[in-house]
Amino acid sequence: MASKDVVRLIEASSGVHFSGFHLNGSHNSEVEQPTTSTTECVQRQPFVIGVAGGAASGKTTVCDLIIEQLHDQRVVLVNQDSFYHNLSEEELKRVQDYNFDHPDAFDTEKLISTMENLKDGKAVDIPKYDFKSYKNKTLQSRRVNPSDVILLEGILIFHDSRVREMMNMKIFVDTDADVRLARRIRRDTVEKGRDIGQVLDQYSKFVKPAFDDFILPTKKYADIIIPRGGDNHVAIDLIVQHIRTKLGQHDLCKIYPNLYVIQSTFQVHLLFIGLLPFFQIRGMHTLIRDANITKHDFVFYADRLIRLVVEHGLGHLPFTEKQVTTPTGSVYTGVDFCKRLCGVSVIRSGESMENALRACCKGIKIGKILIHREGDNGQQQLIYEKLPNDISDRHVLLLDPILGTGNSAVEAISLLIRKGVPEPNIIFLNLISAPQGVHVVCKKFPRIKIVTSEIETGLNEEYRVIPGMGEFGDRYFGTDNDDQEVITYK
Ligand SMILES: Nc1ncnc2c1ncn2[C@@H]1O[C@H](COP(=O)(O)OP(=O)(O)O)[C@@H](O)[C@H]1O
Ligand SMILES: Nc1ccn([C@@H]2O[C@H](COP(=O)(O)O)[C@@H](O)[C@H]2O)c(=O)n1
Ligand SMILES: [Mg+2]
Repeated sequence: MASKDVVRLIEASSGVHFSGFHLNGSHNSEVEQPTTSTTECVQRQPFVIGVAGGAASGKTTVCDLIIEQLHDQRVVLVNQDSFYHNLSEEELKRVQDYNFDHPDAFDTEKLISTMENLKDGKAVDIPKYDFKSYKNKTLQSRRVNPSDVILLEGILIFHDSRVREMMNMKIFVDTDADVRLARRIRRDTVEKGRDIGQVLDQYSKFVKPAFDDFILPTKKYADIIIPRGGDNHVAIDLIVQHIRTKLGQHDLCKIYPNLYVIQSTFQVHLLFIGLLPFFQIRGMHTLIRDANITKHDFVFYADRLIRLVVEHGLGHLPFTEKQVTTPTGSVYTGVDFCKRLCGVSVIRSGESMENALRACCKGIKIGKILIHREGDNGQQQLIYEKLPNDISDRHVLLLDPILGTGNSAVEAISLLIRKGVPEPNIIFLNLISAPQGVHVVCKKFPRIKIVTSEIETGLNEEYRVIPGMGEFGDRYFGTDNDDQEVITYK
């Protein structure tokens, strides 16, 4: 499909939905720039995308690519497979006669109630389906939190009109039957440990007829038809752009070239060896954002993430070329790190990042700034500062794990500039950044760098970062009045 057709189709698609980043009632404007006093509510209704297509057409692959490109959004994937009915003993004995490609094979009522809950902003438990035992493992279900975007994928998700009506965008992955069969043979023999004869029998008896009778007829409901599935990068890029527009969000990294979200950087560089680092960072976020994590685990995983952010931040410092002689007598041309640097932590949560900085930069000087927040979004007042005397000659790594409204960051950066630190010499390191804070800081100080590990959905009415991770300083330093205290002396 030509790109123009895709654009036209996606523009025609997508019913009305509410986005959380509309400012002053406007949306889809070019760049929405909040002021320091602006707040926006988080969105009320997620954007639901249905991805249908024949078995092994590439639905999961397309969803993975969309998720990967929407790295700074909360996206969840719901598979129709999770709603397969469990088989009775009798059906299990004669599993070769069971039609897994018929609409009746799915518990559509449960799928609908799950989707309704998710759309209403409730967390849901989705069972994990095991293709080997043909069972839905309710005990091993995964908890899915409400999100900005819900991707619902499966062979028959366009079959029931009630499910279709929940969708803001419908995508059909259109892949040739022979390609689907070839992929299916490989997948079912390699991943599901099935015998090739069994795979071919199932295909001719159920899979192909069900495709013709139930799946292909639903193609007409699609807003977008993607030929070649995951190989169609143009279509996927356009879909992602459209989702961003519908969410009223823009890729902040494209707006502000000095904003670095480390997981996206990782993804680009490590695409060829898979998405492991991306999922590692997501995994650490999943742990530390969980309100029920133990204190030890919170500190442990927060430290790991902080270390990653610090290492990335250091990668943005200037360096000079340096040659050394190796033990083999050869010359190695490398680089020499910038030595004129210091850290500045914003008391108190910024102090949690000092150890990681010290671990990377032996003997580094670390200054402190204490800013008082008057009310949640009120004026910020500088209470205390102790900075190296020669700070104006140094590159400064400003440490604060959370960038919310941007008010504290603006106060801290303004102080550094008053002390003579050139704007380009400031690198602001944080774990999570609300888009509002990014706009505020980047607009006021376009030449500083921000290095963060995730961009948040936004701020709530109380100016708290959403989804956020709560009061970071309290959780990290154990002052959140929770009774999990276990102290071990050695
Ligand atoms: N464009 C592609 N090129 C090669 N193999 C692919 C491509 N897309 C998917 N596959 C492989 O085909 C199989 C089915 O893809 P998947 O995305 O799981 O399809 P579906 O979810 O529609 O069943 C998987 O083993 C996947 O790795
Ligand atoms: N126990 C099962 C359950 C389902 N299938 C087949 O899976 C296909 C749907 O999954 P996709 O990821 O390919 O969309 C469908 O064709 C079922 O026949 C199965 O083989 N065993
Ligand atoms: Mg799949």
